Amino acid sequence: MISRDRMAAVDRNAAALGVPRKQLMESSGNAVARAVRRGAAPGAAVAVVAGRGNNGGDGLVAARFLDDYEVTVHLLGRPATIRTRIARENWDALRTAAYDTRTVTDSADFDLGDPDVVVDAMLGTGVTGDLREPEATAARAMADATATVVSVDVPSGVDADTGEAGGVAVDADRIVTFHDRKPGLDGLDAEVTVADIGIPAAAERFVGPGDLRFLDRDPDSHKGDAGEVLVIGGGPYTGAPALSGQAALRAGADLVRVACPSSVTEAVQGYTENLIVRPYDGDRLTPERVDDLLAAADGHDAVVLGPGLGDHTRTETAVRAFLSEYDGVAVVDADALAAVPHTDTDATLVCTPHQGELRGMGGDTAADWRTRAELVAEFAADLGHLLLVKGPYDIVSDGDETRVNRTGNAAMTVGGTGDVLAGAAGALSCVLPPPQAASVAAYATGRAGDAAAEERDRGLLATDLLNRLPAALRDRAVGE
Ligand SMILES: NC(=O)C1=CN([C@@H]2O[C@H](COP(=O)(O)OP(=O)(O)OC[C@H]3O[C@@H](n4cnc5c(N)ncnc54)[C@H](O)[C@@H]3O)[C@@H](O)[C@H]2O)[C@@H](O)CC1
Ligand SMILES: [K+]
Repeated sequence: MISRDRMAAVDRNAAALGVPRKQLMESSGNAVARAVRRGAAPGAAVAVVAGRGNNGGDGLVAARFLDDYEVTVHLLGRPATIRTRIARENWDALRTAAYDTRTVTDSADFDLGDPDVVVDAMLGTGVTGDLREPEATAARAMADATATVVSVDVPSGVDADTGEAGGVAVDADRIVTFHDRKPGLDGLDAEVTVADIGIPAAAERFVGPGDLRFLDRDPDSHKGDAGEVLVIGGGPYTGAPALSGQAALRAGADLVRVACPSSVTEAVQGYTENLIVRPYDGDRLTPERVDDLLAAADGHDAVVLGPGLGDHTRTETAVRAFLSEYDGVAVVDADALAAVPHTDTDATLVCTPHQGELRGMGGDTAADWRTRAELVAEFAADLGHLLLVKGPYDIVSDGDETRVNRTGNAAMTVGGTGDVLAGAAGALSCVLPPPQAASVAAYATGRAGDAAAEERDRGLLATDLLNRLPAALRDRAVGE
């Protein structure tokens, strides 16, 4: 089962893997033509009713695969208003090759004729609201006809996610949907075929640019909408909380506060004036601080717990006390990870161990990434928390769904890149569900590291990633 948003992300990832939409459209149209063939012998009359989006494009391709039928193509609207380049190219191909094509610019002129089969390629996953004209008139004509109605992807007018239809919608006899079932098709009284259109499994498994589309920020948002992050870190290490905090800002958080021992205040403050520092007395985190930290955490959308805390036993006790009371979202990194397997918590955790830390938590690892992915999934299920296990291929799993990230490079083994990743994951956890936040954080941090390595090679520093994060979180869209 795949939602509309996830399908769009997978489609974009497929393009990045070298399988562009136009190729998928060719397979989609071919699959629709095969469904027509199953119900009617060559020579039968087929009416393809095409909208101006990519659903229409699929229908236009289908017409080409039905040369031995008597095919009429109705385009709903003027050709100049076809919305995508690939749909327009397929329309032009039909025109140039002298297919029987008609354009419907006024619903009053729509004449479906008396076909044996109707291909409903008006609207697919792009539908919003009730069918407008001339789609509504065409849908009524399909309902009145005796023809078998084959809907492309989803019956036009039906919401692919919910199955809801406002006003008129097409009542399909058969549906040819692509790649995977759409949740909204379940309650419909139609025969559903899922057609494999050649999307590589890698487009779902590997995090790609399509995953960035979930980040599109509402232009009306105001301060606070993109999240406030509290970094709890510092002690023996001073740079770590500053790196995480800056990464959270660069990954889009509106406000980042760093709670740290007063011994490291100056060091943290020294990195940037954009971080708000909330110091507590002492030189490391101890259990007496936990009540104040819980109160502070309350006002934040996510906490990043761990960077630079060190591994003192009193600190571990404090981390356990914090987690057993906290019930929000926390990215847990570095020395704080050791507490996780022994702590009952209502918090939603994103644990970001490297492979050594994973072993320390009781998990297992393997050199081959496929085996590692299985082991990580099993351990995440046991643990009951989301894991982002860092490595040449990062593995993200909640035990149920497992994603793999391939960005990043060997120069990123330098100290501090993990702090950057944790901070980015914290910021993204404010706006995305944890599995997506972790996947996108790993992808963008690796991508920032790849951009930095182009200039810095093996001399790359964790700080080189920071100002490259914003671009790494943006889809370059064309040309990938
Ligand atoms: N991976 C994918 O996502 C693939 C998608 N393909 C096809 O592309 C379709 C989605 O294409 P699009 O995103 O272009 O969207 P559609 O073709 O479903 O809709 C196109 C346009 O119709 C207009 N519209 C929306 N609601 C309307 C309404 N109520 N009445 C009248 N017009 C309305 C909108 O301007 C919308 O952009 C899928 O359903 C599928 O058929 C396939 O070609 C191949 C792969
Ligand atoms: K359709």
